[in-house]
Amino acid sequence: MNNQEHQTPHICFYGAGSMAEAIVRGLINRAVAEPQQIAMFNRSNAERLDYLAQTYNVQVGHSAEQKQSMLQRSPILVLAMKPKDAAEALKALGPILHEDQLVVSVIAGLSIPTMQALLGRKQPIARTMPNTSSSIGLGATGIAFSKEVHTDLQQKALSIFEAVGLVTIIAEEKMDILTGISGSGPAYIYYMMEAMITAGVEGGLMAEQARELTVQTVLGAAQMMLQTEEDPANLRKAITSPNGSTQAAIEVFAAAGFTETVKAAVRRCEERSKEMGAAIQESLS
Ligand SMILES: NC(=O)C1=CN([C@@H]2O[C@H](COP(=O)(O)OP(=O)(O)OC[C@H]3O[C@@H](n4cnc5c(N)ncnc54)[C@H](OP(=O)(O)O)[C@@H]3O)[C@@H](O)[C@H]2O)C=CC1
Ligand SMILES: O=C(O)[C@@H]1CCC=N1
Repeated sequence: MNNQEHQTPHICFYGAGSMAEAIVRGLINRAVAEPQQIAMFNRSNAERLDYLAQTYNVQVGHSAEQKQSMLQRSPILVLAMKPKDAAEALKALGPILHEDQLVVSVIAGLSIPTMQALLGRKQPIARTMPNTSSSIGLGATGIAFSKEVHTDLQQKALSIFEAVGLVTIIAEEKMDILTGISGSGPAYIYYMMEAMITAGVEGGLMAEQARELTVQTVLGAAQMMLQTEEDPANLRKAITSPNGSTQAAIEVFAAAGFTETVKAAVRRCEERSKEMGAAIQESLS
């Protein structure tokens, strides 16, 4: 632990990977939490903890005693490990929690009833699905609460994710489809951007130009939707001159089954999220 050893953390990240870092960076950048009020630990990657302590000045826990103390003293615990590691972590967590500590999960697929069963108690739980754009304050997060989460705790959970972008409260059963849209969605856009940049370079643009033009195009398109509140189909049609170059490109997308492919990818993401949750649930039996 660093020199903030005796400070009681306000929030503890159990798992210190990319999603935890994205939220922490957002919380600090938006001054929602002082770095010393944030505790983070992982399973075994000491180098990673050193990086986080040096970059963000947060508390980090190396030893089993430090980790247990962080978990017991923090009123809010954010579970940020991979789904495959969640069952073991939750089973170990159950006996050391106090009944009023709020557990916030960002784990894909893992349901509130499964978390409560693994903890062995009816803990207040906020199940969330953020995305990595939280690190720059432009995240999009879905959140569902267990019935033990009273209004004050709901507000605390909301304030974490409001600090790093847009938050929407949804019924828990909608969390997997939300994962298919906004949790994984940034990766689909990057995939599209990778292809556009490659096409630009293959067409003769310099790599930096192709990147700059692609980024500005995606940013501008998103801002157009936000600022005009226009239907995306209408915005697309405004660009598509009859028999023009855009129409020619859209016809190539349509012939390759663009809409069906995107819908199938979103559905497969939703299904995979459910599969990951079911795999964790199996560890209960
Ligand atoms: N990445 C994304 O875009 C999004 C991810 N999520 C969800 O966030 C969660 C984390 O994903 P991501 O950040 O990408 O994963 P990473 O692999 O980057 O990080 C996982 C972290 O969990 C730690 N960990 C694993 N087991 C334990 C344990 N028993 N005790 C303490 N720490 C542990 C790992 O530590 P160590 O390295 O030492 O093993 C590591 O720090 C996943 O459940 C995912 O579904 C949700 C939305 C978006
Ligand atoms: O790919 C995953 O499993 C996680 C969930 C949402 C984004 N990344």
